[in-house]
Amino acid sequence: MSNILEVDNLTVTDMRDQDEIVHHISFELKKNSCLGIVGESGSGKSITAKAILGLTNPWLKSEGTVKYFGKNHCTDMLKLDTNSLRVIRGQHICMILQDSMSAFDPLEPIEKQMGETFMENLKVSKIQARNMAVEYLKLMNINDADQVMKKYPHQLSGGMLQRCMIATALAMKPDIIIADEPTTALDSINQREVVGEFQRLRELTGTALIFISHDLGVVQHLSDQLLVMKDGEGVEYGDAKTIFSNPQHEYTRHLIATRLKMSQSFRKAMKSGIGR
Ligand SMILES: Nc1ncnc2c1ncn2[C@@H]1O[C@H](COP(=O)(O)OP(=O)(O)OP(=O)(O)O)[C@@H](O)[C@H]1O
Repeated sequence: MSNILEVDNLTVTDMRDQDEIVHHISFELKKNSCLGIVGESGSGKSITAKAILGLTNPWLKSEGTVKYFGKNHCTDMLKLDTNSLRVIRGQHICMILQDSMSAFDPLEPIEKQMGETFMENLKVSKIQARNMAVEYLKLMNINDADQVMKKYPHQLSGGMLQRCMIATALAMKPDIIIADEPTTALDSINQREVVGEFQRLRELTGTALIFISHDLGVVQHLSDQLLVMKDGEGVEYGDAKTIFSNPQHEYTRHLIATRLKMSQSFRKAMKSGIGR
């Protein structure tokens, strides 16, 4: 399978004090595959994801290359201007953030926000956009989608908002979804459902996934490839199954020993098939 993204030697520096936050990270994302990125808090996972999409603060400088292989063209994301980046972010590479509240405008109901995203990026009519919103919310197991869509963000729980955000991204059928801690606000049963949706989406559309998480159980379940980060460095990278069964780096061994235990409830839910 060919690559949809190639990150080579990505370095992110805080220009205010010349502090290098991400050091020479390289990885590839194959079409229709999932790359998991794991590492403790502050290891640079989010900054790496944001750098790929040009979403870092202006004082952060990204260097290296981030090649995105779209239909019939290859683009270095780090060389694009703001408008071109916005088009790619709207239509081809979607990011799902850990803080779902910040992804929505507090002053507009969910229906309007999802609808406008679809109308703007997919050029569909208002009615089509509304139908899409209902369809994808239902796909995320929100059965009272009509009611949920009428609500303002503050009227919904973090978990429900997270599902609205994921539904919006799924509906765009992008080439790549970068999901940064997308299941953090969910309990283990809902995590199972959301993880199932990601899998289904990949099967249906071939969307590739970069899945960033503290939760090694979720990552182990989803990932084909794995990147382990520590202090802004990639300490281990390769086939996920191989790394989980035979970690080479001491830090990976430590993560697997300590973090996998913490995801036992998720693994139990996956095994029992609750919520299916
Ligand atoms: N906007 C910013 N400006 C400067 N430094 C930042 C900025 N955001 C994060 N950092 C620093 O970059 C490093 C990596 O942060 P990052 O958020 O990427 O870690 P992470 O692995 O995603 O952590 P978490 O799992 O808690 O989200 C940290 O030392 C952090 O303090």
